[in-house]
Amino acid sequence: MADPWESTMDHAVAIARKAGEVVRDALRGDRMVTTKSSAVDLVTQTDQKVEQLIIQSVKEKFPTHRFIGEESVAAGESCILSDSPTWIIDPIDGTTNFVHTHLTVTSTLDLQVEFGVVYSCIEDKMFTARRGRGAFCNGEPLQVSQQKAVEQAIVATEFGSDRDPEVVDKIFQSLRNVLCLPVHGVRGAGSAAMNMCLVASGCVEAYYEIGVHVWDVAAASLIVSEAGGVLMDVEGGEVDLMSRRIIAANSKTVAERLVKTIVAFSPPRDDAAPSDRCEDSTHLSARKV
Ligand SMILES: O=P(O)(O)O[C@H]1[C@H](O)[C@@H](O)[C@@H](O)[C@@H](O)[C@@H]1O
Ligand SMILES: [Mg+2]
Ligand SMILES: [Mg+2]
Repeated sequence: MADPWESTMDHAVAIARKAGEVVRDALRGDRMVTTKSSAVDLVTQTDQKVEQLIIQSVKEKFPTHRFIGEESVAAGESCILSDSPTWIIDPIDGTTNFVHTHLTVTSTLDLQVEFGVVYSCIEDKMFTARRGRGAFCNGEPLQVSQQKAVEQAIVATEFGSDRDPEVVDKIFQSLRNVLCLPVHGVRGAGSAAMNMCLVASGCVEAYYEIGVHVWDVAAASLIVSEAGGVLMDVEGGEVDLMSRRIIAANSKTVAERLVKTIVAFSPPRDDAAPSDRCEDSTHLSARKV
């Protein structure tokens, strides 16, 4: 049966590839860095340029579609899912890697519940998933790991950008608990979306994070699910993409072990009123890197 969203997803893949070209070009030049919710929550002009490139390109073809973009929300736009087709965009997932010219940098585009696209532009790996039609990397099917014993797993996570000591303590308590399960190892790509694509690819068995945002995980969530993986809230139950808490695992067994291990807390939700979000968008003076 013809897929009504096929041409839209093709456009998403094409604009993700174009975004990757812009990111690769920017890596060869200077990057002006400012900060958002904390001194280590970095953003560059390239993040903002790529997000506008994606949004303008989609608006021209699909004028009724809505958007949730990381940098638009940081500039004060709402982060509310509507009944209209809504694109959830992270122009650069792994901005810290980008600023430090580290490797993994992705751009993510998600059209809520229909398809997800994550492009890792340095590796030239295009991860895609269409609801009910599987997940792929450069056209090759993806399948999560079959390892169900968490003691023989690799788990991915990130430390986020909140440096409140009480929050850091909870993050470290979870990390300690996970390490002492024990697990074979803990890894972090510096990009939530890349960590989740590693789960979908069967490279690591699970990823979890508290403090992540809806734009970090929306596209990769569908890729994990379509690769046979499981999404869960850190306290069990269905994941809520606006809650800033997620477990993406190869199986319910591994996800439930992590639920029992993680020290849960609840950051301000992404769809909370702007005044209730921790992001105060304090733009400290720009610096060139
Ligand atoms: O690079 P970003 O789009 O800001 O996303 C990062 C985030 O900055 C970091 O704090 C962690 O949450 C990572 O998992 C995100 O990919
Ligand atoms: Mg991100
Ligand atoms: Mg980003």
